[in-house]
Amino acid sequence: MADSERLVIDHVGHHGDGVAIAGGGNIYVPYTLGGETIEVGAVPGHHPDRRRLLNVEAASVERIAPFCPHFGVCGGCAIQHWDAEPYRAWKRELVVTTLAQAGIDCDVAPLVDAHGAGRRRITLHGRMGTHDVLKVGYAAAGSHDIIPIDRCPILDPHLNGAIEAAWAIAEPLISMGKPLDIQITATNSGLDVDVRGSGPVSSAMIARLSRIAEQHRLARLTRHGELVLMRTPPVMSIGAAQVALPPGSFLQATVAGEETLAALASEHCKRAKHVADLFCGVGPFALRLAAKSRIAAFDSDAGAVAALQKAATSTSGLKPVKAEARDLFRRPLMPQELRDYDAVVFDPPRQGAQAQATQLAASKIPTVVAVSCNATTFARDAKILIDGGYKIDGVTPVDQFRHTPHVELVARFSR
Ligand SMILES: C[S@@+](CC[C@H](N)C(=O)[O-])C[C@H]1O[C@@H](n2cnc3c(N)ncnc32)[C@H](O)[C@@H]1O
Repeated sequence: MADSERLVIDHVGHHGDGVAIAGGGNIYVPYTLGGETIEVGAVPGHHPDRRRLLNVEAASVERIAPFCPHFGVCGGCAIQHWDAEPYRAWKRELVVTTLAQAGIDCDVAPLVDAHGAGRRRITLHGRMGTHDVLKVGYAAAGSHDIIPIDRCPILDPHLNGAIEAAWAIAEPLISMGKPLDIQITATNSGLDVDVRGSGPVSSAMIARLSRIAEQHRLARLTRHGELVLMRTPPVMSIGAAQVALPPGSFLQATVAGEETLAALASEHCKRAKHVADLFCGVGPFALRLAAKSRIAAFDSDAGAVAALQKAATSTSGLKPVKAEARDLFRRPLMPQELRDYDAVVFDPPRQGAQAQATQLAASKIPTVVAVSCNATTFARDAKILIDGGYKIDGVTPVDQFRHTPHVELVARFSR
């Protein structure tokens, strides 16, 4: 290939890259838009179908200026250069085309924006760079390099101080020679930080980390879930309940995302007296649904299940909630167990819930609500339910990961 070449972008693909059709195949170019004429260069390494943008020669009318100084190098945001309306239409279309490809014909509602105040949780990576210079930031686009970050404009203001705290924590720990992953969550009580990596540490290091936690006024600092320092227990409000957050447990990326998904699940289950919440996490659906319905909640994360049970038990005015630790990949709820419920909500991780969907398909539950963060595995599981006799009533796409190709969705099935 010459040093540079000219391409015309046809459309934006499923991963947010512009797609040019050239030489009988697709060429993917990040940060470009349909209709644009661009100059591109080769991507280092063996990437015959990828190019790097050198220059936009004829820009789309939909192109806008990105707002983050790290955009284009940081791998966090794929799309900040596209006007809101075409971006939103594209994101909804991601769901429409994935369902169509799986042979599922159903209503897809307009995309619900759920960015709200921004992301309430981040994972920053700490690495020793060349010349022993510490880098704390996000992975670069398309590589494992770390782009050092001093600010990130898509964060919830409750994460203020998080990036500075991550740098301070990485500073002493990086000398142990291991890569670090620093997960920081904004809670009602302040920042909750869990550090992974580094290996065993001395008591002098623990004392140093404790001082850093004090200086940065962290609510809690843990290493691999083990307590380093707790200044105040990290608590999240969920509906009427207060949940004491276990270190590292799953949380939806934005407050607005959690509220939107939970509101859709509640609406779909509003007539149900007894609901099973599968893959319940710390209970963002269960604790809200329990305002009206009895709940049985299941998740493999024993810490999350215990936190949910404790929160439910200490909140007045809720219907009974029974939370249980259970691996639903290996031991899905079987049709005879499912007879107890008149609605099921299931919200699996990205790989979906094939084994559980198969058992749901063999059950007689009148209402099944699927919440998903992966349209492809959702479509596979939805097909299992439809082949088992369920009708899909509709799908609502939800955008809590604005500026990325990730989209959540909520679907209702009935029989
Ligand atoms: C997408 S999260 C949803 C959690 C919760 N519904 C929420 O909105 O916060 C997926 C959940 O599945 C749980 N999980 C992952 N693998 C599992 C398994 N094999 N069996 C049961 N739960 C599992 C995780 O612990 C996590 O809480």
